[in-house]
Amino acid sequence: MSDTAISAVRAWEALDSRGKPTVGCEVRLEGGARGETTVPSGASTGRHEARELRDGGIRYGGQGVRGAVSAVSGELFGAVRGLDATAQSSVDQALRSADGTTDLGRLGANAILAVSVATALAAADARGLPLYRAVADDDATPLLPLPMVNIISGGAHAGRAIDVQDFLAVPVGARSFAEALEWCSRVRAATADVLTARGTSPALVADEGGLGPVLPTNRAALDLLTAGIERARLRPGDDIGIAIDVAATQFFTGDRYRLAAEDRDLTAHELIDELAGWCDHYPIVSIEDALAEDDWTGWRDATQRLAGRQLLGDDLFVTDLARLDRGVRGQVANAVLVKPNQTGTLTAARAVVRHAQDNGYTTVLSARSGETEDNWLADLAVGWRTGQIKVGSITRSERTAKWNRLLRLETELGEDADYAGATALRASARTTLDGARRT
Ligand SMILES: O=C(O)[C@@H](CO)OP(=O)(O)O
Ligand SMILES: [Mg+2]
Repeated sequence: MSDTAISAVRAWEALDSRGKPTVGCEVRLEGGARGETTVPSGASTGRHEARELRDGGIRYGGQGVRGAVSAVSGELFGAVRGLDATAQSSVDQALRSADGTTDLGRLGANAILAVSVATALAAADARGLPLYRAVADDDATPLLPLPMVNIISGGAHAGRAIDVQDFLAVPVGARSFAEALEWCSRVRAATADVLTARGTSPALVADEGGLGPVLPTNRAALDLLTAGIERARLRPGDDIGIAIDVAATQFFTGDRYRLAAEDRDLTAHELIDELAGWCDHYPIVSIEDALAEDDWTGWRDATQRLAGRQLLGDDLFVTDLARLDRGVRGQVANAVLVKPNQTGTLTAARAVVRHAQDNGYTTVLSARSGETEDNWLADLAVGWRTGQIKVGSITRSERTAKWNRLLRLETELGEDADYAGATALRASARTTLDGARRT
């Protein structure tokens, strides 16, 4: 047996940042190297995502997560025992075959991702490499990503106080990752100050640590964020752009998009008009899930009408190669959100990043709303050169675990790493910033 052969896989129930059950896992190799992870879980999940075993994510110790945990230490261990951990794609293929379903719903995508990630960490440990180096192509320069940081939350993460799920700061003018993060931290604090000055308590904090104020309209949230940027003495558009995750699947009723907070029911065409109106008035650089997950026609229209912005598919693509390829062929969207747990293995997530990069789609590596204190996502962003990363707010330790890892890597790597900065967005998105104006 070689030193990098998998010798043991253990699993246990753990908690995610919402206090809901998830899977913890350790992979050990013959030579003594090891890797350990606790996997994340989403709330605004797409219908086409790989399937977790979670009992609907409600009961700690329920059969769902228990089933996933026993799958890890039973069938999945059996499938990867003795395999070389440094051959990630063979390990991932064995995991997928052991499950045997396309959506990984028999043993659970959470069980499979846990083994996949812990294997990558164990392999890196065995090779004496940091994870970002172990997952990178041989000649690739590490790339620190442009962060997008959640400031205001609505939708499924904040009791649906507003319809749009995420309002994020994108520090397009920052010259380093550290400066980018510092600016976002200032925007977060200043936005909370604006609420306090208005007499609205900012104390309500959403699932990802974003502010969850009750506001009358989605535009009011864009106004609030813009006011926060200015109060932080930064320039909306030049220093900080705005990204939104509309998460439109969440309020699509079958034929209409229902903006409940505003009591309006819109057709896809009308929703695109609404978004175009926002783009005229606010420095919006990126729009995620502008339309619902299966509204390919609406998405195609949006891609044409909102051209120039990063149009990011999350529920639309669900980190699935075939769905991304359909988008590429049909000229739908121009960017993909990559969440490893939507697809179940690191190999599959990596293939999506490559296909996007080969076809001029930008890539944003993303955490989930139910996160853990792990920081491997930061290493994947750097090693895979995704260019952008989204991990929620800048408060709460399950988020700062990723930011802090990136801060450390930037300091450690110095000149040996690139910083993506605004170039991670399409050049055309950058130009729209100059034309953006406020009411
Ligand atoms: O929709 C999203 O992009 C994510 C993160 O904000 O949320 P969830 O993990 O709930 O899908
Ligand atoms: Mg999303």
